Amino acid sequence: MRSHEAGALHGQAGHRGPAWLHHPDDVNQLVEHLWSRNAAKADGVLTVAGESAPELAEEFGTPLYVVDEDDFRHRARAFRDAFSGADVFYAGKAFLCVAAARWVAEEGLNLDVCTGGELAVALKAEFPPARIAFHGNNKSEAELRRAIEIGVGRIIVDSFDEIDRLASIVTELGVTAKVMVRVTAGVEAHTHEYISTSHEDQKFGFSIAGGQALEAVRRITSATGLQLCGLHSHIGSQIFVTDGFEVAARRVLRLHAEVERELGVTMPDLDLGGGFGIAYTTQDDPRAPEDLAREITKIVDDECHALEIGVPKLSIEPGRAIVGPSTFTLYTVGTTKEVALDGGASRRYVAVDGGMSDNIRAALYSADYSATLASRTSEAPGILSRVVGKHCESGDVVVKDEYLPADLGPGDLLAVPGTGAYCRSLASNYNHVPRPAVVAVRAGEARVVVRRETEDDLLALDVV
Ligand SMILES: Cc1ncc(COP(=O)(O)O)c(C=O)c1O
Ligand SMILES: N[C@@H](CCCC[NH3+])C(=O)O
Repeated sequence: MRSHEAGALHGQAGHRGPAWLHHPDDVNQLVEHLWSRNAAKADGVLTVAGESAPELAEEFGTPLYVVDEDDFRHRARAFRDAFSGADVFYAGKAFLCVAAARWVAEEGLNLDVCTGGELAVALKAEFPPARIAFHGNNKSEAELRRAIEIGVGRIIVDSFDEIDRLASIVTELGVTAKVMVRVTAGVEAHTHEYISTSHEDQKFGFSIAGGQALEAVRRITSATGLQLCGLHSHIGSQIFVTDGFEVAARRVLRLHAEVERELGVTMPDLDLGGGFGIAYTTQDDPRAPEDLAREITKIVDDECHALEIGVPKLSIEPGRAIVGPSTFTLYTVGTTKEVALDGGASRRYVAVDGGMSDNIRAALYSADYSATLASRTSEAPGILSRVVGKHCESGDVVVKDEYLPADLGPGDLLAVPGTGAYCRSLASNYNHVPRPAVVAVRAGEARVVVRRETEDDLLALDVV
C-alpha cells in the first residue's frame, strides 16, 4: 500500500490532487487494467459480462458488490497454472462464501481458512478437507478438534500453547495431524504497517532469529501424532516487489536446512504465503502470476542448491490477487457538496449509499481507490472529488481523490473497482446499515451469491 498524504489537494488554479493522479483525457473512460476482464463501458454505461450497471442496480439494489465470476476463475487458474509445480491455496479471508469456495474447488486450487467460521463455509461448500490449510494465531480447542476430526490437510501452528493443545487432541483421538510451523523471518515488507507480518515485533509466528522457530520444530518432532510437513512464512499483504519474498525465503530455507542437519528431519513442503499486490489506482503496477512464479521458484531453487538440500514442494496463498480485481462496488449517489479549502480551492464531496461499512480499507489503511460514473455519459469536465459514505464518521471515505464529472448528482450510479478483497469480509453493520449483497455475473446472467441483509437481520440478535 502506498500513502500519498503528502500530495494533498491544494491550489486555486484547477484542483490538484495527489501527484500520481492525472486528469483523465475523457472522464467517461474506464482505466481498463483496474477492472475485471469482462467489464466495459458502452455510451457511458458500465457493463460486466453482459449485465449493465443500471440493470443490476434496478434488480438487486445498491450498494452492491458485483463479482465477475469468469474473472475470478481466470485469475485462480492463472495462479494454478503459473505455479504448476506448487500447491496454490486461495486465502479465504480475502472473500469467502459458499459459491466462491466452490469456484476455488472447481478450478483445482486449495483453500486457506483461519477460523472455525471460514472452515464452516468451506464445509458447507463441500470443499475437500484434505485440500484445506488451517491458519490462525489463536485457534481454540474446539476449532482445532473440528479441523482434525474432519481431516484438514495441514494446520499451520503459531504458538507453543497451540502445539500443546494439538498434541493432546491427537493423542485423545488417536490420530496424526500434519502441521507446519509459521515463522517470522524478520523482513520489513514494503506495505502498510497493519498488513505487514514478518517483522519481529508482532503477534504472528515463531521468530527464526530468536530461536523460537527451531524450538517449535523440536517440540513438534518429539510429539506423537504430529507430523511436521514444513515451514510457513507470510510477509504481509499488497506487496509489489519480490525482494521481501527473497529475503524471507532465504532465511526460512536456512532454518529448513538446519532442521535437516541438526534433527535429521526432512520436511517435504515450504509455504511462502500470499501478499501479491493488485492495482487499485494507476499508481500500482502488479506482477503477473507467471513472473511471480518464475522469480519465486528461482529464488527457492538457487537457495536450496546453495544449501545443498532437496527442493521442498512450494505452496503459496494468494487471496487479494485472485478476488480483488474481480469485483466492483456499485453505489447510488445521494448528495454532493462543495467544500471551501484554504487558498480558495474547493473540494467536491460525493456521498454514496454505503461507505466504511462496506469498504473500511481507506479508513483503516489509507487505501486508495478509483471510481467511475456507471450509468450515463457526461459531457461535463472532470473535477477532483472525494467519494464518502453515509456513516457518522468524518473518516468515512471510500475514494480519497478521483476526477469525476462536474455534473454528477443524486441518482447517478458510481462504481468502484478492485473491491473484491477485504471489503465484504471486513464489512460491518456500523450505524445499523445492512451489509450489501454479492451478485455474481457470468455470461449475461446475474445471481445473488450472498444476499443483502435486511432490517430483520439487523434486529435478529436483539433480545426484547
Ligand atoms: C497467512 C496468510 N496467507 C495468505 C494471506 C493472503 O494475503 P493476500 O490476500 O494479500 O494474498 C494472508 C493475509 O495477509 C495471510 O495472513
Ligand atoms: N485486511 C488487509 C489484508 C490483511 C491480510 C490478512 N493477513 C487488507 O484489507 O488489505
